[in-house]
Amino acid sequence: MNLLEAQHLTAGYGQRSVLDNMSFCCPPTRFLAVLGHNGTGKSTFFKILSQALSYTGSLRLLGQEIQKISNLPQQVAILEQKNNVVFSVKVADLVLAGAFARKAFWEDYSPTDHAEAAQLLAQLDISHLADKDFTQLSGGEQQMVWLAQMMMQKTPVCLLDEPTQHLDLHNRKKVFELMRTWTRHDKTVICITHDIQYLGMMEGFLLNLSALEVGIEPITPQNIAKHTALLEAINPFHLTQ
Ligand SMILES: Nc1ncnc2c1ncn2[C@@H]1O[C@H](COP(=O)(O)OP(=O)(O)OP(=O)(O)O)[C@@H](O)[C@H]1O
Repeated sequence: MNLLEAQHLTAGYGQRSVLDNMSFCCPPTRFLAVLGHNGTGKSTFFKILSQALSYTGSLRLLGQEIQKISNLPQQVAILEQKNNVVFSVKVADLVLAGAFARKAFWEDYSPTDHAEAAQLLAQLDISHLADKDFTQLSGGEQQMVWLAQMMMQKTPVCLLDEPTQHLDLHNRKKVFELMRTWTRHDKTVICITHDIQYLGMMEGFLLNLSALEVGIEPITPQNIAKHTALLEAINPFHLTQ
């Protein structure tokens, strides 16, 4: 089944259309990278995919019209660009909370859930943070905790908005390795990223919202080079506005 199909997709804020009459089709794949200059509408696109922003036209995810999906939290996990926690919370508890969406409302976290959360912290090399107050971690440490929470959700689809922000080079590479592992275990990943240099590790497709002819292209060395050049140049929409 096609991963995404957009037809005349239009959305924005008030009178302003940020995404304007976009049509494209992403064939069956486990990975799609969403690229584009700052302000081209990548996060806006994710707001649509996460039902946080209404749209006109059509956007289908794995055959389902986004506005009509009734159980989105069970199907799609979302790592947003700006995640804030304003209260003290233990890292292990925040990761455990990832299991919330797949529990009945009366169900408590089981010993298995606790063991899984601990295992995920270990997998991400952040077990030493388990008992720490999340609000006192560095930006990069917090980002790794959000990734562990996302894994805890166990949804078939993951949306990640710049998951490598704040991360050092070691963890950047690790996040791409992690996403590659997920895709090989049947998860579908749609990822906004400025780290185009890591896409060579991935099999899938890319969508560059800065390209004047927006379309889906396979991730190949040639396309990575082409889109790196496009993204290193000035945003073409600035020249037409
Ligand atoms: N809540 C909002 N209200 C009004 N305008 C907004 C809102 N959120 C975003 N915008 C505008 O929409 C445009 C696209 O923003 P968006 O956050 O989708 O860009 P982006 O491609 O994700 O950028 P970046 O790479 O900087 O994260 C920007 O011009 C932004 O100012």
